[in-house]
Amino acid sequence: MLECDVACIPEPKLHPFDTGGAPLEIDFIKKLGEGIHSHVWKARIHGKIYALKLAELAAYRHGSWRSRSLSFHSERWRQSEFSIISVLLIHRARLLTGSCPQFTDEQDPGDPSFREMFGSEDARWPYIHAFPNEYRAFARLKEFGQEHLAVACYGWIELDESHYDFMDRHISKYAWHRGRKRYAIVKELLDFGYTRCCHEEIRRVFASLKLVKRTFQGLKTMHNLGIFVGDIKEDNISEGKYVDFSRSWTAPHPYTANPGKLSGEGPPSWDADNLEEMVHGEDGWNAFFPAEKIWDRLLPSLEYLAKLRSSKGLSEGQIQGRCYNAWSGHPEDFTYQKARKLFGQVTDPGRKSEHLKTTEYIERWKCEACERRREMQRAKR
Ligand SMILES: Nc1ncnc2c1ncn2[C@@H]1O[C@H](COP(=O)(O)OP(=O)(O)OP(=O)(O)O)[C@@H](O)[C@H]1O
Repeated sequence: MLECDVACIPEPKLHPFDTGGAPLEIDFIKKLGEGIHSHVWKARIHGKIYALKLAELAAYRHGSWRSRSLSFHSERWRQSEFSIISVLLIHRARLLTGSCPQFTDEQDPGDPSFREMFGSEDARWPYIHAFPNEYRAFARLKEFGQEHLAVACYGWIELDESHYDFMDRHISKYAWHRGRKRYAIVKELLDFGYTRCCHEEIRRVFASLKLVKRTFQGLKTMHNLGIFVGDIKEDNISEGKYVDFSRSWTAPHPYTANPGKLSGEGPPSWDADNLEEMVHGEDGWNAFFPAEKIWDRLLPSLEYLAKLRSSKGLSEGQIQGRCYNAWSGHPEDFTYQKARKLFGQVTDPGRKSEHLKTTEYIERWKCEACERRREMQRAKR
């Protein structure tokens, strides 16, 4: 059975929700919404109201990989995306058959580096699942005092048997398998009627240049911090803050660090591309508010670059290169040293670790916690 244990999630580490030492008490009030990876509930925890994001076990569910990332302009980007799609298709197939998604060596995509990097299914979980993805992104923001870029996060909680009954009753379509650990992220409740894909929302959110700048700068900062957001769209950004990190990858991460198919100009460009589509796309800002093309000045848009005198005569490939270069931060280039220079001291003064190659990183953690538990299970049998 897949080990889904918070102890197996590699650094950066998110703090658990502080209950002040008391047993965890959750009062689920109402469902706020659901996405591909999770259900979000308004909940009272120890007297205070929060948004509780309950992630499902599957990394990606059937039909889920319909993001704007699919509309990359350049062939090169499109190709680098295929290796993710093949991973996701495997998940999809497994979910359709009703089983919890698990990779085996035979079912891995034909990318040997993927198999090399991860020896076991357990080793993959912390990098492909919505819960660890959010956990690591929020932890990195906290590490460098950049929490203000995202919705407030109050840590993670582990759900217990009493919550399982509730979840089984209300969230039956999810894989809430008993016997597995289940976690949730506690977030600030956005109480302004957060809605999906609503043009009024776009207008409201992007109505001021300040917010536009914040959204744009926020993404650049996150890239410098080694966070690739992965799912940028208007309904995942609220008041210039990033709300959803289910699909994020935080360095060191095999997908960003592996010099294989996904490296190079991949992930950060996808974020840029998605952000750009929020503006230039069919449903984007500029389509609705053509008189206010403020985003053109902020984003490394192809259209805008092509209009610049210096860009005349450049091929699309060259323009793409310029577009990409406009993004100073690259998640795969993250090192603690670099990030410290940009953002100051890490909040945990005890931290010593510098940039580690992903393989070293995985080697370091995959063993201990999981091995110990497996040994205990073997001993029990
Ligand atoms: N902090 C919050 N406060 C209020 N409502 C929220 C909050 N976070 C999420 N929601 C609601 O829950 C829905 C699902 O949340 P979220 O987008 O984080 O889930 P997801 O499974 O990662 O989604 P996606 O399909 O975009 O990957 C949102 O569309 C929104 O309606």
